[in-house]
Amino acid sequence: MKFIYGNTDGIRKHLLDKLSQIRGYQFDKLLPYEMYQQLLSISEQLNREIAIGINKKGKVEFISIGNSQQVPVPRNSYLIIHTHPQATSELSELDLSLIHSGQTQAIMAIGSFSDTIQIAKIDDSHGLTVEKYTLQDLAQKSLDIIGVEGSRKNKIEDIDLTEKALLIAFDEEGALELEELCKTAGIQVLDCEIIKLRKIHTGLFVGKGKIVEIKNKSQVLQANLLVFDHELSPVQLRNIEEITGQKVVDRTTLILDIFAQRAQSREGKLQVELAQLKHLLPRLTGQGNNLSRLGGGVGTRGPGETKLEQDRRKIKKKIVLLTQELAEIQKHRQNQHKQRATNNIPHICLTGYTNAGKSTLLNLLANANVLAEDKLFATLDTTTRRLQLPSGRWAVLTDTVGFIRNLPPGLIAAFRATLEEHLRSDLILHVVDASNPFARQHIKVVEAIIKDLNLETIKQLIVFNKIDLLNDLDRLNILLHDLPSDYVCISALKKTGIDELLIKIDTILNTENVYKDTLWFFPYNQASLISLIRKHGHIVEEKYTDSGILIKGRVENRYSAQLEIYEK
Ligand SMILES: Nc1nc2c(ncn2[C@@H]2O[C@H](COP(=O)(O)OP(=O)(O)OP(=O)(O)O)[C@@H](O)[C@H]2O)c(=O)[nH]1
Ligand SMILES: [Mg+2]
Repeated sequence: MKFIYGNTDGIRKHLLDKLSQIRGYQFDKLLPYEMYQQLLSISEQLNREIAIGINKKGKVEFISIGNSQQVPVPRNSYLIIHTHPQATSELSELDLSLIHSGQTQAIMAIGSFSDTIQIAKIDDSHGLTVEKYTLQDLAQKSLDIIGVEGSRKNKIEDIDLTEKALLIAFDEEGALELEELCKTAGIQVLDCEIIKLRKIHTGLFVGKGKIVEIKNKSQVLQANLLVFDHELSPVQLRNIEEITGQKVVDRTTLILDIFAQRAQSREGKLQVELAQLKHLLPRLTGQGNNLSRLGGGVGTRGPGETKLEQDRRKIKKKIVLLTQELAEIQKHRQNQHKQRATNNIPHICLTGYTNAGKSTLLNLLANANVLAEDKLFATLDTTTRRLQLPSGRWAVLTDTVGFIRNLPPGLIAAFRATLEEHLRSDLILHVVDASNPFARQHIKVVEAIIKDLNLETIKQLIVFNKIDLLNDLDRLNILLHDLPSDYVCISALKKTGIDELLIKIDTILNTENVYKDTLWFFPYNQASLISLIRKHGHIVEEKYTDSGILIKGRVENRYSAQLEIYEK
């Protein structure tokens, strides 16, 4: 029988090794301190929940890896210990439902934010009791306190863990995109219902009648999950779950989960964690146990009302810490960036909608080895490579995270600094999947984000990719109609149009970055401008006169206008 369950995609080998080591662990006490530390540390590094199942003799029977909000439980156990990264140890209704359904005799949650731990277990009269222990108690008490095995009502072996979803979208484009997102998140899509929204219902998002239809349809399909292609308020989410009896996930949570699973670098992980905490914070307000969910698997955490204020303070504190740590990393990167600027190597940035083919193009142009796959958000971390242009000149090429319409605002905010810094380059290569029926809308989404970052003045080249898939030239003509910037058509997969692309890049960079030999005269009160020339060009001669400084040198074209009035 399998030992590690759940999605192990993207988990680094050393963490997987650590998880495998837990297999041989013998629990002589309820929760030895080293095990507490080990589980919480792995879970926090992954930003995903982890559950382990233990038998009466203290042997670990399975490990299961979930996402940031829940973890599936594959088979029944004597004791389930699971983590709540970035949350408290409070057990949710859903956690307790595992005891009611007989999947475990006892359950315990280890959260990042609490010092006491709750254990729920079946008591002598087959009712349920919840006890609180300190870590010290748990490290000393024996497993026997859980009671005799077998008081479980029924046994369920190997439960089906697949999430089978009915999708609810509001237009054709959203439906296709949501399906792709689900595929990326490992959710099986049973069907998609497209609802024409006339007005938003405050309590249910769509009208009551529609929710009942959705409930019936999901029962017929035997779905265990409803995915909405829109952000839902905490109240809407709860109401829909109550009426349908199904677990509900909204678009924002889905995207945040994919990001949490895919982030690899320290910076990427911190950014996602920050976005998740910011998303969670308003959802804690007055929610109490209602945050917990119905359905299978160990569920979302439900911080109790009394601890709410404390949790909120802890989360806020963590947000401040994460923001500081990110600022440090970004400062370090900016220094590298500056160094590059002084080396006069032009910087090109690949951007575009997710799945457009950016990583495939980077791999082709710069012989890199970046993961390119037919999934959304394959790339979350930026990769930079050197590239030689046909003129012999070197440039630096950076791959970045792809965009999608209605990206959760928290995520844009979290990635803003990184994006802005990378996109503030000498040339933006905007890669578009020309074969996608919604390519024009995709271009608009990306342009809106570039504008939002105040970067629209940077030179852009639109790269229509995947033209190998396009046999209808009329479609291409529609795409090319009234384009705001220059373009090329390529196929990164079939390697066509690449020479033309490189020549275009070379031409744009050469006209953009030409250095102009100039003679300036700066009065002493403007002497600080000389440092600009030093930074973005170089000084050949410097002469101090009675009334000012005479400088002979060259500066990048983009700064020459600013210095024009001092030209001689
Ligand atoms: N047919 C065809 N497929 C391509 C082409 N370029 C890329 N692909 C495929 O498109 C899929 C997505 O490619 P990626 O390079 O991962 O796309 P990306 O823009 O980096 O995506 P994100 O990292 O998610 O933003 C992969 O399955 C590629 O093999 C092309 O020119 N033609
Ligand atoms: Mg990519």
